[in-house]
Amino acid sequence: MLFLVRMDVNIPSDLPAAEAAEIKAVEKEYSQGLQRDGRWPHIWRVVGEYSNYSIFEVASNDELHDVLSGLPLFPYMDIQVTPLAKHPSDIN
Ligand SMILES: O=C(O)CC1=CCC(=O)O1
Repeated sequence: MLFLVRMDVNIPSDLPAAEAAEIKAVEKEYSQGLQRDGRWPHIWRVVGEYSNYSIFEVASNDELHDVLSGLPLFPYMDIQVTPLAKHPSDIN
């Protein structure tokens, strides 16, 4: 199952910089593990925003929920999920 996911990151300004940097480092590792295993095939920065658009390929809604709620930045994110279906005009 394919999903388009938008993540908007809002790190509180009173979070100590070292703690924020550590969370971002762990987030990067977590994300790259999922990219390597094929479940997170695309991640794109939204120009001018601390946001990304990502494509996830997972087996179920529950798996996507587990993946997203496991993000180290999850407590500081607003997340929008759009399930994707094949377009009838797609030639692939
Ligand atoms: O920087 C972001 O958009 C948040 C994020 C998701 C995965 C990652 O490495 O950073």
